[in-house]
Amino acid sequence: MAAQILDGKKIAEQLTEIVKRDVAKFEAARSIKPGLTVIIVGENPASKVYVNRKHKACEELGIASEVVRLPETTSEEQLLQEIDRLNSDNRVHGILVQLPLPKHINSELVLERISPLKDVDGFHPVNVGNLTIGKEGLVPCTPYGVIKMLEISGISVEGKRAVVLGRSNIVGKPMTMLLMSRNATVTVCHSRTKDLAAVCREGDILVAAIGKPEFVTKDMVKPGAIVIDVGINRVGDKLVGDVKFDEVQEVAGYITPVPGGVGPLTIGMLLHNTLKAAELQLEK
Ligand SMILES: Nc1nc(=O)c2c([nH]1)NC[C@@H]1CN(c3ccc(C(=O)N[C@@H](CCC(=O)O)C(=O)O)cc3)C=[N+]21
Repeated sequence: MAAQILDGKKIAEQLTEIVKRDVAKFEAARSIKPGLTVIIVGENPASKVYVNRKHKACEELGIASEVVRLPETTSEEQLLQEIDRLNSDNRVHGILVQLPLPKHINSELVLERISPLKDVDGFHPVNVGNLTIGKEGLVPCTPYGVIKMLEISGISVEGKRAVVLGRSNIVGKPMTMLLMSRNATVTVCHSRTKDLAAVCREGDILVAAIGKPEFVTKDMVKPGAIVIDVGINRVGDKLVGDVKFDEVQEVAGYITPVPGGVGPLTIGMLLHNTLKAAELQLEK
């Protein structure tokens, strides 16, 4: 039996409808339009495509969107000044600095400069802490998108054994927190895990976020498991995930494709976070 495919594009459309309605409600009640500013430094072609996609999604939802394009040669100090300016601009509710940044800029310093209330990526240590202790805050878009995808598809994680493959700050760690808070039993494994295949095979849910093209093979998947592929790897001119889709879909119960899986949900959650940020700022 082949796996059921979780269609990220379709599910993202449902999410977009929900966020669109929430934005309209907010605007009617507050007479304020939520605003997102994306800063992009340099000329990474993949980043440009992604930033344009976000911009379009904002326009569709009634979110004011601005893109600040800075040259590759921008100094760290100039970038920090730009963030300070946006932090104190009350029309800007969300700030996102597109990663990766040029090598001469310290990303950690930059991400920590963004006001935690405007940090729509959820990367600021204050938001990381809030997620860890279960306090309301801004949650990283990609793992949050995975949770929304499961929710909208009617798949419960409660009581299930979830295996997160990868321990990054952007996906693996926040994914672990989100699954744990929803009562899954979570195992985190990574490149140094012994008997990695056996550990992965324990997962009723397997989230692949290791950043290695087609790393997860069918022997690593429990029959009937829910396989979520967070990987976005460019191989030649093709986009492939962290899962060897063709063979894993033979054993999985559900599987997300790449492209058309988790990616579209990530953008949906960014828009949700922009609205959430606007709400948080009005509370203060
Ligand atoms: N500060 C920051 N925040 C980010 O969230 C961030 C970032 N920097 N830098 C780059 C990565 C990458 N990322 C993607 C999100 C959605 C898709 C997406 O929508 N993918 C579609 C289309 C892919 C395609 O065709 O190119 C899909 O998977 O179907 C891709 C990539 C967010 N990132």
